[in-house]
Amino acid sequence: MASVSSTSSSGSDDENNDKQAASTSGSSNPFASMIDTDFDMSKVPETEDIRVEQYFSKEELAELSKIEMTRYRNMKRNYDVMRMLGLPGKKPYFMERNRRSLVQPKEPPTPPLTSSESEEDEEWTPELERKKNQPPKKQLLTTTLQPAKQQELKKEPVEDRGETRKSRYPQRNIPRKNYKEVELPDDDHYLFVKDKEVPKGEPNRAVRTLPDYLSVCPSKIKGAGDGVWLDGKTMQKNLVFGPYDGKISGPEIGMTSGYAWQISKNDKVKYYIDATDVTKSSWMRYVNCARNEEEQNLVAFQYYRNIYYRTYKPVPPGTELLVWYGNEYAKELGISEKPQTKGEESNKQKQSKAYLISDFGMNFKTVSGDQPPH
Ligand SMILES: C[S@@+](CC[C@H](N)C(=O)[O-])C[C@H]1O[C@@H](n2cnc3c(N)ncnc32)[C@H](O)[C@@H]1O
Repeated sequence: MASVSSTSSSGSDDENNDKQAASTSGSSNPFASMIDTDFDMSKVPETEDIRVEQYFSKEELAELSKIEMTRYRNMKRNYDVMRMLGLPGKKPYFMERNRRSLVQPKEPPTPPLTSSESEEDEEWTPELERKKNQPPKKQLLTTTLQPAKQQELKKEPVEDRGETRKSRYPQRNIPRKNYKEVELPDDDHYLFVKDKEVPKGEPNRAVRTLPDYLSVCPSKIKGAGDGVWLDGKTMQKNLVFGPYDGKISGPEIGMTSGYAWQISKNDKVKYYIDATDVTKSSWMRYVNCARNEEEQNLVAFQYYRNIYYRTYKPVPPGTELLVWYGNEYAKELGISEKPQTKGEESNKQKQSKAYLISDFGMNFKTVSGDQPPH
């Protein structure tokens, strides 16, 4: 079991050894044997019991072959499973409300919020804060992780998916209007790594949610406290971790805790997910801020109302996981943005891919964190 250690880590500062990463990442998936088999499939109806007729007009139904119907049922079934697992999943295009001839429009999917407390399910508003009648909490730190700022780094145009992306925020690219469905290639897989399941409120929950091949040890960054390190073998790119677990908070806590990500919608901050409390948060709270783009190996992104981290390049063993908190927060940590070089530019382009919401298609697989990668 991974734990907070007071001894120094065996990790090397030379963690960006791409050669090593390339030689060990290979084409075979080191997580293949870790696909979660615990999920109770009995809860999922069989394909033939899935109803999709409601998404089609009479004319369309008359045109559909049996094979096509089965395909649509399968798509809906996959999507339902994703929802049941609490994973972000792209709604199949035929279920989209703006689709022509749609018989029964549906709301876009909303994955569950990370907090288990029902009152926290409400969006934060000043009124709600007043209702809670809580005295302002003592400010512990003067900084905030602000993903909105992080996204200022990623202003490059994203892949053309049939729409103009004017927004810096991934959540505003959610396919509601003018969305043009693009089928993802089959090999464009993202693996969602499950946290260890630990009930909220348990002592030291954050560390106990670590997958076995990650550990919390002192950071390589002087004065940064603890950080998250990769043991075992190289971690491939496109592993998705999350959601960032914590307490939904207003600005008093969100702007000061040092463990809060901002959740925005339509350019407005809705609330913050604050991971200060180790009994309610997950290991992701320990991930430190990269000091430059080169040592960054995770990108953070908002998907609906949650924050996820994704490996955007292979991560060699003995590497500290580092994400970018955002320009503003980085500045407060004494990290100045490095001037762009040609190499960094291509690096940035890779990062910007993390903000393509439609990356998350039906190709999501779930892997458990129970075993180290092999
Ligand atoms: C989300 S926490 C990360 C985990 C933290 N290191 C710990 O031990 O709990 C953010 C805090 O870690 C520290 N930190 C993270 N990245 C840093 C960096 N690059 N340089 C200095 N301090 C950093 C700062 O104190 C910051 O407020």
